Parts: sequence; C-alpha cells; structure tokens
Amino acid sequence: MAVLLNGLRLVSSGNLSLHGIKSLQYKSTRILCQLPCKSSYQGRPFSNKNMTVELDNNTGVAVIQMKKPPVNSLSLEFLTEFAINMEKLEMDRECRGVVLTSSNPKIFSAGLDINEMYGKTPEHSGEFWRAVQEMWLKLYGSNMVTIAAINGSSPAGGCLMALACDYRIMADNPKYAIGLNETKLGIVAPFWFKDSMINVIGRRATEHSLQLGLMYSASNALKIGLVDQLVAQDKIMTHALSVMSEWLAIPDHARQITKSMMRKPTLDRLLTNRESDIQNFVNFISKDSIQKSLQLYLEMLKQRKS
Ligand SMILES: CCCCCCCCCCCCC/C=C/C(=O)SCCNC(=O)CCNC(=O)[C@H](O)C(C)(C)COP(=O)(O)OP(=O)(O)OC[C@H]1O[C@@H](n2cnc3c(N)ncnc32)[C@H](O)[C@@H]1OP(=O)(O)O
Repeated sequence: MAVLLNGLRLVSSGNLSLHGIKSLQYKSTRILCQLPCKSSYQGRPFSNKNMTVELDNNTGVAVIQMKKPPVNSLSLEFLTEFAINMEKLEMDRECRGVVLTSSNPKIFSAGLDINEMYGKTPEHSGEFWRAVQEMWLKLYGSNMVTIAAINGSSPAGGCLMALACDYRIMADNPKYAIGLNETKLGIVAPFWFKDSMINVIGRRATEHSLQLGLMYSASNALKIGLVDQLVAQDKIMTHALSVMSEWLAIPDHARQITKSMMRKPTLDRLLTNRESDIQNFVNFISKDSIQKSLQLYLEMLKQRKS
C-alpha cells in the first residue's frame, strides 16, 4: 500500500524462468512518465522482417504484429526475431504488457514452418528446435502481461504461442480454427506443448485433443476453455487493449509472483530437459517414416490450392 501511495510500483526485472521472484526492484511510474525516452524504439513502431513491434509509452503496452507472408509460419528466422523482440521488451522498464496478433486477416500463425523440419541436416534441426524452445520460454516465462489477439486460424505451433499467453481472445468467425493438430501430420506434440495445453484446458480435454489432433472452431474453442473470449473481428484489438488495462490494474509484483508460482514447474521441466528434448526432436524428425509424413503433408497443402 505504502508503495502505491509513493507512486512506486514493484516490478520484477527479466524473465520469470531466468530470475524467478528474487530480482525485484522498484520503479516510479510517476517519474518515468516525465522522463524522455531512453530506448531507441519506445513510442514508435520498429519494424523487423517478420513482425512489427509498437510500444505505447503512455500505457506501457506493446503490440507485436506478426507479418510473415503468406501464413506466419514459424521459421528459424522468425523465431529468432521473436525471441530478440521479447527480450528487448522484457528488459524495457516501461513495457508492462504485450498483445500478440497478426497482420494477416485470416491467419494468426500456421505453426512451425514445416520446411524447417523436412530434408534438413541434424545440425539445422537442432538449431531450429532450440529456437522453438526459446520462443516458448520467452513467452510462457514472461513477466509482462501477455494477451493473444487471435485474429485468424492458429494450428499447432500457432496454438502453442496462444497457449503461452496469459489470456486468449479469438475473432468470432466460424471459419477460424485453433488446436494442436500434430498427430494429423504423423508427428507428436512434445511434453511442453502438452503441458501448456493441460494448464489451460485440463488433462482429459488435452488427451482427447492431442490424440485426435483436434482443431476447434472459435465457438468450440471457447466451450472447452482453449480461448477465453470471442469478439467480432474488427473489435479484437480494442478489446484486447481493454482487457490488458484490467490486468495492468493489478500491482505488478503481486501478479508476477503469482504467475511465476503457477508457471515455474512447467518452465523448469523444459529447462532441465532442454538438451534431451532437442535430441529427441532431432532423432524423431530424422526418421524416414516421419520425413515421408511431412513430405506428404507439404504436398497436400500445395495441392489444396489447385
Ligand atoms: C519418446 C517421445 C518421442 C516424442 C518426441 C517428440 C519430438 C517432437 C516431434 C515434432 C514436434 C513438432 C511440433 C510441430 C508443430 C507444428 O506447428 S507443425 C505445423 C502444423 N501446421 C499446420 O498443420 C498448418 C498447415 N496449414 C494450413 O492448415 C493452412 O495453410 C492454413 C494455415 C489454415 C492457411 O490456409 P490458407 O489461407 O488456405 O493458405 P494455404 O493455401 O493453405 O497456404 C499458403 C501457403 O503457405 C504454406 N504453408 C501453410 N502452412 C505452412 C506451414 N506450417 N509451414 C510451411 N508452409 C506452410 C502452404 O503450403 C502454401 O504454400 P504455397 O503453395 O507455396 O503458396
């Protein structure tokens, strides 16, 4: 209480998974608002190749808009850029929340770029998987409030990104679908994909969903709790920002410690098994049978167009 009266708020610096709850420090919201911008990107958009990041200095909210044509597939380059941007925002004392969305009006993200898993060397596959892990660790372990504004379909890795956020708002469109559909491709969602889903929709629904590789329409996703709210497509950003302001009304330190308490065991499980998880991925993806499944799936995707 005294902290709030003094115009100070308690924030945790850095990433939940890296710093836990010990690295707490004070910063003054009142004073910061009057100071000139210190970082090179505050208050104006900075564009990378695969996403735009815009931080509003007044609200402390950044919007990451994914814009990798045609479907925001998560390539090694995309994932690396994403992790760097999350790191920058995490370190920025003025940023308290992130809204993740897409510039493609129909697709949030098509998930992992299948081309990164097909016909590649074990070295490349290992590097790619480390980048997938890093994306998830940065997002799931973020100290910031993270909201997914899911303005289109979001299979597999796209669904994982949404699951890693604190809150999910999906555009109310029956054509959009979301889910972990890995088994439909003949591949297996790793344990931390599964854990992320269990933590949102529970064990039974996750088992059903993962075994069958189910993709849910927006309304069915709402029914099972895979998303928290449905909103008209054109209202999704306004709504996400309004939800964000509710979350930011909670004192940062209390919310961050609570978030860490809830997520730390799940984060630690990957952190302690990181290398074996990479090895599992490389071994699994290198199998002839898996390569064949991926080849057929890629061909099917291309044929769907014609
Ligand atoms: C002991 C334990 C062992 C366990 C060990 C486990 C190890 C780990 C195993 C591996 C785990 C991997 C986890 C994988 C996660 C993933 O994310 S896999 C990716 C899954 N994604 C999908 O299935 C989505 C496929 N795409 C679509 O359904 C549709 O494209 C769409 C997203 C709904 C968009 O539809 P539409 O607007 O109609 O566009 P399209 O015409 O279909 O596509 C446009 C072009 O984009 C290409 N494309 C689509 N998706 C991808 C993709 N994911 N990667 C790469 N490219 C993609 C598509 O081919 C089209 O290309 P062009 O024809 O060249 O234009």
